[in-house]
Amino acid sequence: MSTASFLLIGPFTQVVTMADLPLTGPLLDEALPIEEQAGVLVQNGKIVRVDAFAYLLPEAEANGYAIQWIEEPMVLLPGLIDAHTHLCYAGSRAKDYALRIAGKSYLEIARSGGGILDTVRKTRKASQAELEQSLLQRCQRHLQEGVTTCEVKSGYGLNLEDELKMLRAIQNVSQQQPLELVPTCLAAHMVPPEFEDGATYLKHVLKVLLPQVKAEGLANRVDIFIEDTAFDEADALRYLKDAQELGFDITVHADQFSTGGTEVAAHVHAASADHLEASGEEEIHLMKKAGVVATVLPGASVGLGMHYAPARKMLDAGLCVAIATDWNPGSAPMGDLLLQSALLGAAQKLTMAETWAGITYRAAHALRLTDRGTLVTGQLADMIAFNTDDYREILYMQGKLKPSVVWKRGDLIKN
Ligand SMILES: N=CN[C@@H](CCC(=O)O)C(=O)O
Repeated sequence: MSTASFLLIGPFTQVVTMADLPLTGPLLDEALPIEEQAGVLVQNGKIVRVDAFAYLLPEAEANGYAIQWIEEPMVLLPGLIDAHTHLCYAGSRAKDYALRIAGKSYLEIARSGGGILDTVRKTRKASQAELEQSLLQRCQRHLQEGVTTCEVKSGYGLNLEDELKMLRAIQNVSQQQPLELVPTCLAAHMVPPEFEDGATYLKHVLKVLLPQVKAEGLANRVDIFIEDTAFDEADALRYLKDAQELGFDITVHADQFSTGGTEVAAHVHAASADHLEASGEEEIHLMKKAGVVATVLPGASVGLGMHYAPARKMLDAGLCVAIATDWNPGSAPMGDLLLQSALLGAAQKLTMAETWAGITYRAAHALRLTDRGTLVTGQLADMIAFNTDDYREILYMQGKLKPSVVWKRGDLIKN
């Protein structure tokens, strides 16, 4: 093995490794594992060791390892993981936003043929190349803001051709640039205008689209929006069980405006139930019993001017809580994970440790990824460094302090 491929990065004032913390329940800031004046030894995109820089340096010098010197006070954390987005879309819904702040609700706009179906019309018209171009730009922004892994859903095609176009665009963009995209098939976002009822459309998706998605290796995850304006619980349950039979992991848009979705998610032991603004004690209990990750989406609450999901209660009840942007053109166009997490933390009284867990290793768990989210031996060297000497400054600045250095699999992406 060539020693030349070893890279020592440091010294960092603090390395917040997120090592050995529990997957579920409350976390105190005192529990955060922080290495001071530390360095990170990297090889082949993975972390070999995190240790005192003073110990690592002589080894690096003796063996001729490359050294990336960090000249200023910096705090290092795992790269952020955004576990729920609709980043692939065409067009804007600024018009919906204007209607909403003038008093119309999200569901009223959806019922009158706007909302998601408006983006469906625009996305169907866009070519795959156009979708790739706008997705690429959003990926670049996410990377600059410290997101190194990002889930992306289809769901604005709602037919074979356009759902495949979206998923192929997501796959291509994932291969073209450093931000790793985790694709999810959300053909069950709405009933498309060509179909009269949800059940018939879902049967069609199961028969025609999902086998093709599997055959092309375009996604391993299936999602469904359970809500009055989308799909009901009974149809969703049948669909998700059949999708599981086809080998897909499951995630669910649940309890955004009304309850019912978490019951379905618990029934199929979904990897995660996402949104959860309407969830109460019963729903929290169901998720806990079934081991479903609760992914909360503060960006949708901000975008729609509504209350946050009860993240504090969820943590106190022993859930694994992940936090994601929901970046989409309708309910959550902002897409700033750090800012939104800081706002959620302030409103829901989350400790800084709970917020960081929700956008690092607990978000990885929501996506069933085991190779990222902490800075420990063997994990991907996905890392972000902030120009400060105290990790608490970052959430305190509520999103205004962005990472100044970003590494993806050990490669320097932003400096
Ligand atoms: N609620 C359903 N889906 C998206 C919104 C998509 C849209 O409005 O375009 C969400 O997660 O918030």
